[in-house]
Amino acid sequence: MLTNVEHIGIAVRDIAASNELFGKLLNALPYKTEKVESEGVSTSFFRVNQTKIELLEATSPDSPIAKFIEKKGEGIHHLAFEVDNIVTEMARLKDEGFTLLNEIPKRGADNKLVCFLHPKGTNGVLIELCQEINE
Ligand SMILES: CC[C@H](C(=O)O)C(=O)SCCNC(=O)CCNC(=O)[C@H](O)C(C)(C)COP(=O)(O)OP(=O)(O)OC[C@H]1O[C@@H](n2cnc3c(N)ncnc32)[C@H](O)[C@@H]1OP(=O)(O)O
Ligand SMILES: [Co+2]
Repeated sequence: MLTNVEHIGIAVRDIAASNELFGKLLNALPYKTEKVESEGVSTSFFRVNQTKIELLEATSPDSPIAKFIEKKGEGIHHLAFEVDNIVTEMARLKDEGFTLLNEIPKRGADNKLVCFLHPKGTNGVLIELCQEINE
């Protein structure tokens, strides 16, 4: 079950400058900055009531963010939904014909297990599923 929009991912060239910009826009400081080497990203998270904004900067030229910005420029990169059980949801979505970009949940940022769906099968929107990791 998808329970809510967990975060909106925004690809940026310079996360320090974008932290300042979104800090002014949201009148807030990021509550977390985190590098996810496995994804080739540096992230910062802002909370906007129940929703979050995730800024993403590439840490390497082959990062998905670098490729995205090269092709499309800065902007909304993905929409992340919170799920109660990521394994169940992945199986349901696979049955429904969506293309999973990872067959096994992987460690994401902000203490989550994540899975991505190919945008080709979701009207051009990269979708991320997130389940909170209860340590
Ligand atoms: C996990 C840490 C953090 C978190 O919240 O926990 C994150 O969110 S990390 C976010 C970065 N990681 C990812 O995005 C992983 C999933 N993404 C991928 O596997 C790739 O980026 C993929 C498969 C979406 C595209 O990779 P590919 O090598 O195929 O790049 P292309 O440029 O050839 O793209 C193919 C095709 O897809 C379109 N595309 C690419 N990215 C996006 C996007 N973000 N939204 C919408 N569409 C996208 C691209 O334009 C190409 O379309 P075409 O019509 O062929 O030009
Ligand atoms: Co994300």
